[in-house]
Amino acid sequence: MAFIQFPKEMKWGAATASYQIEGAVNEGGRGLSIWDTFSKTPGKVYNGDNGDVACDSYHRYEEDVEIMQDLGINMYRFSVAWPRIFPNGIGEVNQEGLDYYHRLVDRLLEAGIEPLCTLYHWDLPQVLQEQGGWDNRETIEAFVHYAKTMFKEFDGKITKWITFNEPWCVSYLSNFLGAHAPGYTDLQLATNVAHHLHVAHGKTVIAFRELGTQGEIGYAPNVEWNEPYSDKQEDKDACARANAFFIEWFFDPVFKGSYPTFLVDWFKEKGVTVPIQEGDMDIIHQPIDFVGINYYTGSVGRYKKDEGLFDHERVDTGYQKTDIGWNVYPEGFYNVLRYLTKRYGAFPIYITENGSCYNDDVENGKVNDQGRIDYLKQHLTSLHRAMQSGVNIKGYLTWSLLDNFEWAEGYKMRFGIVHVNYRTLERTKKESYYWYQHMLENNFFEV
Ligand SMILES: CCOCCOc1ccc(-c2cn(C[C@@H]3NC[C@@H](O)[C@H]3O)nn2)cc1
Repeated sequence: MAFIQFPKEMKWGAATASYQIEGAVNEGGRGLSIWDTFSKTPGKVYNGDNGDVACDSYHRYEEDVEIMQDLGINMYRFSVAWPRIFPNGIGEVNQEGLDYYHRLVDRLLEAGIEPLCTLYHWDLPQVLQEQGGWDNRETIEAFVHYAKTMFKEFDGKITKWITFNEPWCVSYLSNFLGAHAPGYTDLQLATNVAHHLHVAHGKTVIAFRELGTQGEIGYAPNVEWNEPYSDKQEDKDACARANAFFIEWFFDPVFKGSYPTFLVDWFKEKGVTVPIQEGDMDIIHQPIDFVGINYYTGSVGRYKKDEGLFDHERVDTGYQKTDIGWNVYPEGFYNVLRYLTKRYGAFPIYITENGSCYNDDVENGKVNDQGRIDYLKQHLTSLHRAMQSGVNIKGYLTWSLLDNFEWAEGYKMRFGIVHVNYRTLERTKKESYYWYQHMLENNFFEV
C-alpha cells in the first residue's frame, strides 16, 4: 500500500471565475462584458447558454463559502468582474461592485480561507471592446487603473493577486482560433493582444510595488505538454514549437525580457510581428512573486507539413479521455513542471487550475464521479513526483469548486467537485468532494 504525503505548509484550494459562477449580470450596477455579448451571439455557445444566472453565486456566496469551509480548503481563487467595478471600463467606480467583493472576502477571511484574487478572467467591459479591446493600447491604461483601484480598496484584506488568467486563451483562443470572446480569427490581432496583455501585466506589477500594496502578485498562464512521437528531429522540433506557443511565448517575456527568437522568426514567416514599443520589454520583465500554472492535458505530437500553425499534429495514442475529449495525461503535468523549472529556475508555483470534465449526474442524492477522483489521484501523484524533483510548488487549487459555465461549451461540460442543478441551483457534493476533503484532512492519500 503506497501513500503520497505532501508538506504540511502546502496550500490547498479550489478555483472559480466571475462570469462562470456569479450570474446577476444586471444587478449591483454591473456593466456588460464581452462574454455577455459573445454568449448571446447565435452559434457561439452550446445551446445558446449564457452567464445570466450561472450558479447565482452573486447571491449564494455565503452557502458557497460554507461548502468551502466544510471541504477544509485554506485558499480560494476567484476573479473580480471588471464591469462590476467600472461598468464602462473606466470612469466612475461602482461602489456596489466593490461592496459585493468585500462581502465575499470578509466571509472567506471569517472562515479562515485565504482569498487568491484574479483581476482578469476574461470578462472585459464591452465598452472597451467597442474601442478596440486589447488591440488598443489604451485598454492597458484602463486595466492598470482598475487594478490600482482594487489594490487600494482591498490592501491588507487580499494579499495574493493574479493579473491575468490564461493570456493564451485571451489572445490566441479568442482572437485567432475564434472559439472564445470576442471571437476573431486574425493571427496578427491575437499577437497584438498577447503583447498588450504582457505590457498590462508588467505595468500592473509596477503599480502594485509603487503603491506598497501588501502581499504577492503573479499571473496564471495555461500550459499543455506535447511529447514527441519519435526521436526524429522533425518531431522534436514540431513539439518544441507547439509547447513554446503556450510556454516560452508567455514565460520568456516575463522571465527573460524577450520573446523566443525561433517563434518570432516562425511568425515573421507568416507575416506576423510583435508590436513592441520602446520600453515595453523592460516593463514586462518585472520580478513577480509566484506563477499560477493551469494544466489540464497534453498529447503526443509529430511533424506534419503545413498542419496547423506549427507543422505539428497530435497523435491519437488511445489515452483515456475525459468527457470534454481531452487526454488524461498526468505524465504531461510532471514533464511541463520539470521543463518550466529547468528553463526558468525553481520559482514559486501555485497550481491555480487542474481538474477534469466528467458529466456525472445526481442519482439518489449522490454523484459518483469516480473518473474525477482517478484524475485527481493521478495528477497529484505527478505533482508530488515533480516536487520531489525540485519543482517549487506552494499550493494546489482544483478547477473547479462548482460546476459552472464552461465558456463555449456552456453548461454541458461539468468540472466541479460540487454538482449544480442549473434549474434549482441546488448544490450537491460529489464523491470527488469527499475524496478531496479526506485527503486535505491528512495531507496525504493512498495511491
Ligand atoms: C476553434 C478551436 O477551438 C479549440 C478549443 O480550444 C480550447 C483550448 C483550451 C480551452 C480551455 C478551457 N479551459 C478550462 C478553463 N480554464 C480557465 C477556466 O475558466 C476554465 O473554465 N482551459 N483551457 C478551451 C478550448
